[in-house]
Amino acid sequence: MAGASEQQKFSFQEILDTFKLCLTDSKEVDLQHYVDGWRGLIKFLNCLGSIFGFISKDASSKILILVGHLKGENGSQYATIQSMVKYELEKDLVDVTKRGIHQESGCRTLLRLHRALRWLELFLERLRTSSEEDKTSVMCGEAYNESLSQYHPWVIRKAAGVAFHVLPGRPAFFEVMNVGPPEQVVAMLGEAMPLISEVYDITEKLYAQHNLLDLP
Ligand SMILES: CCCCCCCC/C=C\CCCCCCCC(=O)N[C@@H](COP(=O)(O)O)[C@H](O)/C=C/CCCCCCCCCCCCC
Repeated sequence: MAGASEQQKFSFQEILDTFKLCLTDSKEVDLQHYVDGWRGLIKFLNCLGSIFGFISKDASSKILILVGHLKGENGSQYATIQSMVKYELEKDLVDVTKRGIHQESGCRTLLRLHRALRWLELFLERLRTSSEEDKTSVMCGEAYNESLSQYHPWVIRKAAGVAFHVLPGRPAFFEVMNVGPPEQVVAMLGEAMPLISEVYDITEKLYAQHNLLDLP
């Protein structure tokens, strides 16, 4: 039987495989695979140390909300992000202008992860094109400042900044990704980027069409 540390061992390949499964033939985003992709990313984050615990906790709580919808009595309506949006809007299950009784709507919850996916896209692209001496903390911070930070209050931005500073250097970071030598990591990032970008772009377009990009 595998030991606890072995069970927890992360592999970037798993994330890649999950994001490959995310898009259906009709280019809808499968919610279960989307959630699984985030679960894998959170697993990675947990390997980086307890200082990232507050981030991991927030992302996990959002995953739990989405899993609750997927497993709920109307779970079939949550098969894809498209069907979720249609269902929740038709049934008036989304707080559109101010926080009310639907704080755990799928649309609002997924929007928080969707914004974080933009950070991931920017960070992984920097990682892919980085050189050995580049700092992961700088790449992560720049990606955060260009994306997610605008939605966070000062205290979260500060805490995130402190956490970024203890990120391992590029070689150790690549080790945790558990892919192989740096050239293989770069190649796998090159494979993952278009998939993550496509999932992001499709979701962004859908949310824009329905005016959901600023849900409170
Ligand atoms: C193997 C590939 C390498 C990259 C792996 C990265 C792994 C990242 C895993 C998870 C990313 C974090 C997802 C964070 C979701 C944040 C959602 C959010 O914005 N929540 C805020 C708003 O929520 P509501 O109050 O409106 O419900 C909430 O206030 C945030 C709290 C926590 C702070 C979030 C800081 C985000 C920093 C993102 C960078 C993570 C650093 C990872 C380092 C590799």
